[in-house]
Amino acid sequence: MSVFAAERTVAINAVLRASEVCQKVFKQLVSTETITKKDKTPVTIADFSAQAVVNTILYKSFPNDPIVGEEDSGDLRDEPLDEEKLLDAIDRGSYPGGSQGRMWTLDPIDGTKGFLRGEQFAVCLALIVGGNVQLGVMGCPNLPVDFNAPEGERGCLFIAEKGQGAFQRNFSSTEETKIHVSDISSVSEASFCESVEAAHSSHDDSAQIASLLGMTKPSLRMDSQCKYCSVSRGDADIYLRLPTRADYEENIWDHASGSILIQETGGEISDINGKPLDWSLGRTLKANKGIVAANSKIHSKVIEACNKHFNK
Ligand SMILES: Nc1ncnc2c1ncn2[C@@H]1O[C@H](COP(=O)(O)OS(=O)(=O)O)[C@@H](OP(=O)(O)O)[C@H]1O
Ligand SMILES: [Mg+2]
Ligand SMILES: [Mg+2]
Ligand SMILES: [Mg+2]
Repeated sequence: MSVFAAERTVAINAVLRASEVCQKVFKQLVSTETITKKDKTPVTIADFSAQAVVNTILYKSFPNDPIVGEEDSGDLRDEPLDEEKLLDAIDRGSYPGGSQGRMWTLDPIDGTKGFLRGEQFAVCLALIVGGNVQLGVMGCPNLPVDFNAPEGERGCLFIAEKGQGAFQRNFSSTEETKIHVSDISSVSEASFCESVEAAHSSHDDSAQIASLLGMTKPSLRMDSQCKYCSVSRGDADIYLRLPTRADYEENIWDHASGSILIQETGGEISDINGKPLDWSLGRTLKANKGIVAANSKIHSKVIEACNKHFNK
């Protein structure tokens, strides 16, 4: 039985509303409204708006729940936009995270670069309780609803609750379809799903790991946590994120909803050393390096190959 039925409904509504806002902004003003953040990554008015929408909706239903959100209004305060309410809603996402109690984590637009190119991005929201991800909802406005019909309908929602399985719903309908990861057991037949940007996940290393595993299929490359969605419905077999810098710590909002989606579709997820992801340490996964997600039959083989490759 669903333990988080109310949270599920509210999260779906929030993600759908934020996804609509992103689509509207894209059509109207995306090209003129890009700001470069201190860490040199881009952020748009859509990222801020989507965070404000989700935070506002969550606050209405769960006023005591803190939020670990990617954006803060610091980058906006210099802009002509001075709506205190909007800025306050954005800053409701400044919670430092940790192991105690419940919290939401939000990436209002994951894959901002994909969003700017009109390609893949996702609105990602997850509920973490006592350091465990319990619920994940992801909106993917540009993802084809059917991998085999890339020119067909786009826009899908992915929902996963601990112990309840995971579902895809198209933006055009409320019907939910149960999804699962691919069930291949021969890793040489598998394909990777990885970042477009080699700066976020090393393509050289992944090519060498593929060759260690005898894999020959081309990688499916796309921006954002849509990668998790693709693997969770079997479009590709292995989500791979390989560290490019020793000092980079993955953010919890970049992986929380994706991780529960993988687990609830029959997959396993860990870092590249096979270590479980630790959500209890604050805003980042500071105890982990990189990410590997795949069905349980091939996950350990990928970890073995990562070990061999990185410790050679
Ligand atoms: N060096 C480095 N290594 C790993 N990850 C990084 C790095 N720098 C940034 N980021 C985060 O990557 C998020 C986007 O990841 P993607 O998988 O979509 O990357 S890519 O767009 O396909 O290149 C991106 O999320 P968004 O800012 O929400 O788009 C960042 O949080
Ligand atoms: Mg960002
Ligand atoms: Mg992100
Ligand atoms: Mg983001």
